[in-house]
Amino acid sequence: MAEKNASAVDGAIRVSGMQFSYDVQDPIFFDFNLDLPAGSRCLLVGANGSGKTTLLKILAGKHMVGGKNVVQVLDRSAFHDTELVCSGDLSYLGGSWSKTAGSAGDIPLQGDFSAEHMIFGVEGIDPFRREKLIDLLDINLQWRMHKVSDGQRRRVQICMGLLHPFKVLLLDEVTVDLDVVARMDLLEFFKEECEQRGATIVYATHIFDGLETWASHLAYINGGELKLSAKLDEIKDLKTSPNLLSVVEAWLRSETKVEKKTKKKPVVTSPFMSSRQMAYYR
Ligand SMILES: Nc1ncnc2c1ncn2[C@@H]1O[C@H](COP(=O)(O)OP(=O)(O)OP(=O)(O)O)[C@@H](O)[C@H]1O
Repeated sequence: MAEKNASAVDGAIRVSGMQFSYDVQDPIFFDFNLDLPAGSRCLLVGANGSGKTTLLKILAGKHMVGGKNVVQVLDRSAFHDTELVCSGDLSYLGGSWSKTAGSAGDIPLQGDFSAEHMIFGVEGIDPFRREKLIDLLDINLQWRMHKVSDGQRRRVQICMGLLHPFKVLLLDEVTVDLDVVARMDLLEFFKEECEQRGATIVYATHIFDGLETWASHLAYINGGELKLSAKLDEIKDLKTSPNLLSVVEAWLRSETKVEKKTKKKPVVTSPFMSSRQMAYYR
């Protein structure tokens, strides 16, 4: 019997009927569904605050959602099956290496480590893959992590996140500090990983340069609602527009207009607000 072609058949990511809220009264996701096949490179787009980071963190198993079948990555529960992350099958690259220190906000990590110390400190790594990544990201192993630039620190962070041959990779705007050469080389590396190993990538970004030919799928969310999830070559708007940037720009502009039109007065629930009931006590 012919071997099953993982990249063509299997679902790598399945979200069904997900609900999630930071604040009980105001859920971000309500009955949210998403399906992505193995081998896909999906762009996750949406306005600021639409829920991209939250979704990626949920997929990465960082936020608990109820029910083991609701958020499945590689047919396992993203939150409950910790082996997914420990094995390196599921990798999340987001935020930056910093810590939040009270009123000082986010400050870069202060430890004096070399890039070599960090990268070679990870055990069980294929030396060829490690060399390839160091070369690709043009990392100087002598860099001291507390003295490098944001982009240099980011390169080491990305390298660390890619050392294990992931099956599912979640990227949250990590290429933003990279120069154009590093960004294009990295995107090419990601494409190879998907085509050669059937890996799946979800990439949330606001920078669309060069992504028309890179992505295979696109998911667009607005206020936590999935507005569109499709193969890139099946999206009608892309056939009539010069590029992805203008399509996404048009979507976001129209949603801003609709929001302005439909904006209702906020419901104030303060206990100090006067109400009809209170009138009885006056
Ligand atoms: N830790 C948190 N506690 C409470 N609310 C949060 C928290 N993190 C995010 N939110 C809210 O959830 C919503 C979605 O935020 P999220 O960071 O997922 O958006 P995003 O699409 O990634 O935005 P951006 O493009 O600006 O990165 C926002 O309204 C935000 O205020």
